[in-house]
Amino acid sequence: MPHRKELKQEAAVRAAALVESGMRVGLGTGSTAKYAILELGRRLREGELTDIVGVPTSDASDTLARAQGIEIVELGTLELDLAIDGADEIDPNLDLIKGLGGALTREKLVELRAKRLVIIADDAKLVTRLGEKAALPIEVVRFGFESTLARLADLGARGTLREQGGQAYVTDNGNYIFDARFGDALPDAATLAERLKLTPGVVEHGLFLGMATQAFVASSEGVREIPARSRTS
Ligand SMILES: O=C(CO)[C@H](O)[C@H](O)COP(=O)(O)O
Repeated sequence: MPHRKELKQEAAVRAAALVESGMRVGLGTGSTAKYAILELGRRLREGELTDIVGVPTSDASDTLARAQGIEIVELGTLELDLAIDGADEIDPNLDLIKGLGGALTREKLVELRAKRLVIIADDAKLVTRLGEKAALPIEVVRFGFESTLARLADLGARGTLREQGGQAYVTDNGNYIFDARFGDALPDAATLAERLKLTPGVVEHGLFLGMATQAFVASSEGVREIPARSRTS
């Protein structure tokens, strides 16, 4: 039976095969997206691809992509042909929870500018309802974060401020992340997403609704393509 690492790699290679010469590509973050960046590097080195530019969604992906010889440009107002990224949960509509890797804000900014958002994952990420397994990451500004967390508690969020090495985890944007649970699953993801956007102190949340256009999900039976559907945001 293939190891989870190999499954991630298989899904990533399928997504990277969609990239054509001259494309502008959003580069995701995390252990699965890493394989897509490595595969793009391989394709460039072996002459299968030329003239692509990448917009990374984190400092880590920026560093990795540059090391792979991918030309990096700033997002600005660019329209991207394609973005490839992992996810923490994928529901049957291809709605997602993202942000366990801490890059949710830049991921959303980059991926909203992409004509196609291709999600790559192993089958452990599939859920019936969002919030079944993963906490919902919510990026909050550091200033007065205790008050922001109190507002989130009023919305029904229970959870923890993310830590790393005994310290509060700080995102590439200099903010904190609150990993929130709302009972056994999210009651109504669309309404929750709106409420979170209206909460002072919240920078961004990890609900990516109506954004993914396609997913490659790897399991021991191979890679399943969940077909493209029109995006709503
Ligand atoms: O949203 C993300 C980072 O902010 C990642 O895409 C998500 O956490 C999945 O990561 P991995 O591929 O390592 O499981």
